Amino acid sequence: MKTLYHLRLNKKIIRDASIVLLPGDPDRVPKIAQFLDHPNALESNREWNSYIGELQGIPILIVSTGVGGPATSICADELAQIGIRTFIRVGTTGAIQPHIKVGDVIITSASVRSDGASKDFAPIEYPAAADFDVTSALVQSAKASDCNFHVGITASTDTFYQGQERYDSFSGSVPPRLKGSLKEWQRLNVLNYEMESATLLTMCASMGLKAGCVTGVLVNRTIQENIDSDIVASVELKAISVAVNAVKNLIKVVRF
Ligand SMILES: O=P(O)(O)O[C@H]1O[C@H](CO)[C@@H](O)[C@H]1O
Ligand SMILES: O=c1cc[nH]c(=O)[nH]1
Repeated sequence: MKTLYHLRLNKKIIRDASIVLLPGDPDRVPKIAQFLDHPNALESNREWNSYIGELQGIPILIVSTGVGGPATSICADELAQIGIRTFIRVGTTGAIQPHIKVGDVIITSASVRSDGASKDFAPIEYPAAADFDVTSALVQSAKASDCNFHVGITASTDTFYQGQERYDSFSGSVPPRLKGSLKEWQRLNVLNYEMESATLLTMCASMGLKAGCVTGVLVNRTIQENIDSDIVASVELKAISVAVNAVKNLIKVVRF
């Protein structure tokens, strides 16, 4: 049986699971696992940390993607090789619209492809669109929660500072082509910035796999650039709760 080079998983270890929850942060994996029945740690290699558990008797895998498109593409490709067909990113984000508050949850309907990795899967004209069933399940879950949530377009970048037009970096500047980009995405009704969805959604849509993305808002960029570390855990929990309940909704409509 093939064991994956990076993730060190195989079909047997993941108990033929076909759905995965994908946080960026490896430390978020055990936090998500607490919400599953019979959680067990699997492997940890580089940024890819994995756990397995169950919901309603169905095996559910959790694997961290690490930050950004390249690591995400390795993670999602290897998971597809061993039978994963539904991918839900559970992340954190910075909002760029004034009406979105810290602690709100954003469900991505599609992403702006400001990454590099997605270009290795499909030409730039191809949309980084989320799967309808996954997105519907996330929306249903968010509606049933006490979270304030938004559904819309996400800008997905390769860099946290320059690509998201932050000036609190080492150089304190962004290249001329990125100056004013935050304002432009605002004008185009983009809701938020993060760093994995463009790669994940493009690769999954283009290969006939189902993917969606839910993120918790850590900062509103119309107010400040920096993130207050003390709110991260509670914001993460909101995105986790929406994602886990979405899996329960999905189990009713998709055969796993
Ligand atoms: O919290 P995660 O899921 O890692 O998501 C966001 O946080 C990281 C940047 O701090 C990037 O990975 C970005 O997409
Ligand atoms: O502003 C933010 C917050 C979290 N993740 C990002 O990529 N950007």
